[in-house]
Amino acid sequence: ERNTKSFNFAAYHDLDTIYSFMDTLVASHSNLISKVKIGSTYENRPMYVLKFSTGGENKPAIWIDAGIHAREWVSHASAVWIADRIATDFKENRALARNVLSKMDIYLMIVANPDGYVFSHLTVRPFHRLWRKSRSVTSNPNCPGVDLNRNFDAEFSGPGASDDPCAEDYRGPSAHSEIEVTNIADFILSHGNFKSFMTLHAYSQLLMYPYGYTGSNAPDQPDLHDVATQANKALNSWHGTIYKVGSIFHTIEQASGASVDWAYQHGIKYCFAFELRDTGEYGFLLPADQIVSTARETWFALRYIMQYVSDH
Ligand SMILES: O=C(CO)C[C@@H](Cc1ccccc1)C(=O)O
Ligand SMILES: [Zn+2]
Repeated sequence: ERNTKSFNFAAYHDLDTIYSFMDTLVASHSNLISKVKIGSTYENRPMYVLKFSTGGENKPAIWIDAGIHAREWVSHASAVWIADRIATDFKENRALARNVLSKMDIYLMIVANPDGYVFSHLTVRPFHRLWRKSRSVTSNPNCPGVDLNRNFDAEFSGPGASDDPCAEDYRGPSAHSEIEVTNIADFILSHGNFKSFMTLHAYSQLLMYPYGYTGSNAPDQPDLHDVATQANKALNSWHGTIYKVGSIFHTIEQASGASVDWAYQHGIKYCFAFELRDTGEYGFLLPADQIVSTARETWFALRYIMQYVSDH
């Protein structure tokens, strides 16, 4: 279709449908959006980032990814809605366009773990709607897959990850052993001008910042806490959804090898991780009729953070 007006944002879609949505969005906003292939997955699927740019060379940039964990479907669905919202706000010359996009580029990765996402959509045996990890072969033939959010070179193999391939938080044999992780890390390092790194997960309703690997405060903890608190106010103002704010370690759990800690340790100050709806009533199986309201409230938190980053 010519544009995304007929796209059903209030439904979960498979990988092919998300990828064709991306192409439609790029085609109908070619002055702003381009699709960048940053590499391929273990099973040789392309990994795409949507680049939102008003031009210029290597402008300071903001990274947002979703779906590093396959089963967290509301994160991919929210990223789809957010991609369309950025395009619409720009087209209608709203604040975001004039402020953020005049000074910065936005890179949005809707599906950070394509192989896992496809596997979680299988409707025949061995269907695995609750699959979390990648789909790479491990040392245990019965237990494929690495937790990509434990494979980054940030206190890799420290407490908060497992060396058991059958564990949900299996970190992999070595830091950046997973091609999906090297694709993301290499892209960010070669770009070299990211000011913010944000990652969408589900569920628990949390807005978090580094560190995950330790309970010690990050050097920028006061700033990060303030920004997260204000962003949370923006989020809450739409549908009254209550999030908790804090460091990953103190809010959800100790986690080593996480993307957010890696980005922060590589000089990106404004690093945040979102745990979207809900708090356990439906969990990973959040009904599709909550996608749009989840995406909208998340958008207002992200927009606040992007505005803040572009002003500081
Ligand atoms: O997937 C999770 C369920 O969404 C929780 C996340 C919590 C987390 C998020 C960001 C960085 C480190 C840990 C995880 O274990 O990686
Ligand atoms: Zn997750």
